[in-house]
Amino acid sequence: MASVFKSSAQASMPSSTAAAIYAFPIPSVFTTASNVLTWGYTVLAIVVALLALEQSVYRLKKRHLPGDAWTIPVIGKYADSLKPTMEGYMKQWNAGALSALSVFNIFIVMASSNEYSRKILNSPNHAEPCLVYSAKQIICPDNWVFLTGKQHVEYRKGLNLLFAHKALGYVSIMDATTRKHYNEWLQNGGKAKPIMMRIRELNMITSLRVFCGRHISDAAAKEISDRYWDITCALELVNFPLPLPGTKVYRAIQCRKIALKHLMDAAAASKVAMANGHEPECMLEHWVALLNDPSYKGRKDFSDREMALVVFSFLFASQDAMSSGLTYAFQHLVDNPHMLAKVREEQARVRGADYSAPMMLSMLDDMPYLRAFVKESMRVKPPVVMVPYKATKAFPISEDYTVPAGSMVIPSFYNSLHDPEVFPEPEDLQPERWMDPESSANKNPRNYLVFGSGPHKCIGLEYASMNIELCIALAATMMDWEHVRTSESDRIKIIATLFPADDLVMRFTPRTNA
Ligand code: HEM
Repeated sequence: MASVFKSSAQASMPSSTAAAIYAFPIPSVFTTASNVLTWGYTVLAIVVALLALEQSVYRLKKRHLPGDAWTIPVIGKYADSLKPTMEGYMKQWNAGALSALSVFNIFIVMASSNEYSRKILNSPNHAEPCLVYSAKQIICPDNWVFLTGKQHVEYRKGLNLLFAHKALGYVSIMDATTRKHYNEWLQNGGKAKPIMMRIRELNMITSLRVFCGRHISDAAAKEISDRYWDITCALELVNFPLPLPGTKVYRAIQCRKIALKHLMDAAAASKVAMANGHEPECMLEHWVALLNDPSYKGRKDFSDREMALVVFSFLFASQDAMSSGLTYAFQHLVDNPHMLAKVREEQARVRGADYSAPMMLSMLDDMPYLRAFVKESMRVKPPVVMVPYKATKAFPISEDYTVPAGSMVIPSFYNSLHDPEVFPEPEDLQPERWMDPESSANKNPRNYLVFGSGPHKCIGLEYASMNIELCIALAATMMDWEHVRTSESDRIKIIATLFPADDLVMRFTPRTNA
């Protein structure tokens, strides 16, 4: 080591200085020690300067915004982001309508008011969505969800048609899949079980059947469903940068490869089925039929892979959020028996005595109480509490603050959805607030940010709401419910979206609707 220091110091010195030093017979041990000291001081000075610079840059960007006066060197609030809690989030949201923090030197502006959150979502010239770093590795960089600006608007126009209300004729597929699952749930002899993972499986299989219909086998659907948890677990803010075997991102990529293979096969089979004159049933078939329609003016050349990537983006965007929405819908309803009774009354009115008859879209359209309940349940516990965006240029978000270019800027939805001016007694579940057209909730639709706002607003919101409603309607009529409350029932855990910390322990028994 010493010789390395010595020779490098000599090599870098002008020859005249080196000659002067060699004029003094300094013992080599002193030369080495002083060189080490010099290097040590130099390194220390650089580190101190960098840390001071880090703090200055943070304070310069933060200006007067609320938030820690100093950032923790290098990691910032990384520890908080590893194990996020609602309490931690609330503290940040309640610090101010705009507040600042830093994670690994990424400067972040958090918006918590309705005005600023909506401004971010509706300013495509200044900010665009920026998913966590691992998302690109998992859902492939060429996935349409990474398009921005005009390209995004154009691409999305074609996909919107797949979710138009009248196009959502998939209710019979959803009905059959959900009944099959509930019958399996009822096979366990009335034992109480945590249902969060069961709900995840139900959602995944339903979505795969809606998207791919008969073109995906039971075994393939089960394989995707079983492995999908690996993707959810890889959605942390910061992951190990290389997707090496054993890392979360590696496992997530393996799951995506399997899913993409099955989805490409389904896309190819849908094209064949449509070419053979079959009536379209699932979303992929409807899409192919649309592309084949001579009156369709949009782009038509979608490869199997591109279609598979689009379907995968729907799974990716829906699985966690829809599972959270449905889990809390169960919890809210079982904890409010008078609401469950109203849901059942409405089912009896709309479906008559025959609960074995498949649900139809027209029936779902005639269930205002259920619709209001599901909407209110997601207001009280929004599945997605915030979406990360990135300022693509300096973004003058308020009169006295401009978000620096390159910063992350995060619209959060919770405060908007719990604004007491718009939602009196905001923590209370009150489905009725959505049933009165004159209520402040209905008069302020801009506050309902559960599905976002602006050009990236959730494309699947109708489908998601409808599916949760259908699952609740069938569960209310097929089963009697009991909530086995635990000390963790009311605590929220955050795994990409919100869930009850005990995974919601429930007991279901067959219901006789005599
Ligand atoms: C309860 C369930 C759901 C919730 C709470 C939810 C919420 C959201 C939110 C907050 C966004 C971001 C909006 C923005 O940036 O303004 C989003 C985007 C998106 N969602 Fe959903 N979502 C749900 C279900 C679904 C479903 C079922 C699908 C598809 C079948 C879906 C597909 C998408 C896609 C593709 C985007 C990105 C849209 C774009 O960038 O243009 N979501 N969702």
